[in-house]
Amino acid sequence: MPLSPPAGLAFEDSTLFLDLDGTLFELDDCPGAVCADAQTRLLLDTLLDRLDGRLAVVSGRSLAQIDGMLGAVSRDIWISGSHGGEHRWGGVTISPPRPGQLDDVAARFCAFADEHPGVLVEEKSLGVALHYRMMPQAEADAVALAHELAESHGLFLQQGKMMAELRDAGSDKGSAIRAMMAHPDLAGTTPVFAGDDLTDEPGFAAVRDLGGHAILVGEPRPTAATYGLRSPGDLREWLWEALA
Ligand SMILES: O=P(O)(O)OC[C@H]1O[C@H](O[C@H]2O[C@H](CO)[C@@H](O)[C@H](O)[C@H]2O)[C@H](O)[C@@H](O)[C@@H]1O
Repeated sequence: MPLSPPAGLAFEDSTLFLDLDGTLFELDDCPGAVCADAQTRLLLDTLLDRLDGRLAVVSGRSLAQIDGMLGAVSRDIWISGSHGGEHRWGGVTISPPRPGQLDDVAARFCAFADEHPGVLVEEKSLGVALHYRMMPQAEADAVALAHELAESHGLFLQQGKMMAELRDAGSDKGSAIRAMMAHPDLAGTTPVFAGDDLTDEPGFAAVRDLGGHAILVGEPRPTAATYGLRSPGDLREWLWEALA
């Protein structure tokens, strides 16, 4: 059953958490090509103002990637990157050391990509991802390699949309949202989280536990979200309408 869009956004007492890829931004064949256009930057600026600063991004991207994708407005947004592994808010950045095993993983992923034209390797601060969106027939071998390396290197296998990523275990978008909501500036507000992927489900569960609202962006599927919007374009339009 498709979920209904939320009626509106209560700007005076909400904290808005946004996932990026597949939620604020349409998916692209090339992860490095995704970047906010002028209209989306204006949207984020306007949301920040109306929410009195209570705007957060919760993403699998690294902090550095998020800054590059969003531009200057990124500095004023509460950010949790790397699937809850690194954070920047209240002027404080927390980014743990990069697991040393990732160098070997990156080399193995690059060798795989060399043998499978169209497969891409994405190096992040706390993870390495193997993308097969442009070569879906490589999925089984790519995922098998990721499983093998996760096992041999003691890393967590994070699967996403047409990609497999290795990173440290111990965090997810639920833990990220809970940590931000415990901050005195956000505690007591109503969390609203929009996401699209299975990796967003712990975030949906967290906001519902905290009395908030979860919005699934994309095709209907089993989910903890209670509201739905069909696409990133629909999410941006819904946000503009809420602001009007
Ligand atoms: O948590 P998110 O902000 O949704 O980030 C999740 C992953 O998104 C990116 O990969 C996805 O988007 C790419 C660009 O549209 C697409 O090519 C890829 O197939 C998707 O899986 C990003 O590259 C990853 O690092 C993020 O973990």
